[in-house]
Amino acid sequence: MFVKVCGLATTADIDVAAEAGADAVGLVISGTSVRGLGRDRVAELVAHVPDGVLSVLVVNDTPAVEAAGIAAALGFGALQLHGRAYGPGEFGAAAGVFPRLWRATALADGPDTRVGALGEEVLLLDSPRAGSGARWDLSLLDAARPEGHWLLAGGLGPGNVAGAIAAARPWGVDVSSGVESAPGVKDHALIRAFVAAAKAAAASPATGSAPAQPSGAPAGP
Ligand SMILES: O=C(O)c1ccccc1N[C@@H]1O[C@H](COP(=O)(O)O)[C@@H](O)[C@H]1O
Repeated sequence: MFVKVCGLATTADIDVAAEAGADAVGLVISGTSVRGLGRDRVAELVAHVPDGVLSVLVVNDTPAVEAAGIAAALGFGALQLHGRAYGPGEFGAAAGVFPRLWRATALADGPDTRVGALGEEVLLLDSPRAGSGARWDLSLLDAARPEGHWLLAGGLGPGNVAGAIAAARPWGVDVSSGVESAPGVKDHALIRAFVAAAKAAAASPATGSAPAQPSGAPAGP
């Protein structure tokens, strides 16, 4: 089970997530999020991400090509284009600058649920309100379950991630609000508990096994 912890704000957050066994960490640039960081702070933090942990730049209101330029310049491992602002044109243009794209969308918006439909390496299915901690109806997956490298997000936490993995059968999971003590403030005990719960659930016979990771990159697709 691939585990991403998103919205990290300090080097200690990164250290804890990495030591807990997270496969990826997310740093957010956003004018609408409490977790949004400035470019200089993002540059400091991404330089702190250890080898073997995938660094993901997360954006929801930055123009795609601009975000791709930031991801390339700062040495990110992937760029998560999150939400309705990014369509086929934005993905195509961004890929010319930085090809390691993740597409984050909500099933309620009726997206194409084939992984790679817009050229992305990873598809992320979230609630319609990114980073809100809101859950969504996982039974929607019955009619449109992706295959391959897709992550489940939206209202996950240490106490519900095992059940969500059993219900949704994703390749990976992503969390932000559920490992915080206050909006934008990560709780290190909750990060450790979340990663442990997700990894344990993936090892359980009830949840089955996820597809193997593709080769060529540390700790992620
Ligand atoms: O976390 C944010 O503030 C955020 C801002 C802009 C785009 C995406 C954001 N987060 C993503 O939301 C989910 C996690 O949500 P939750 O808080 O666990 O419900 C995850 O995909 C983050 O990358």
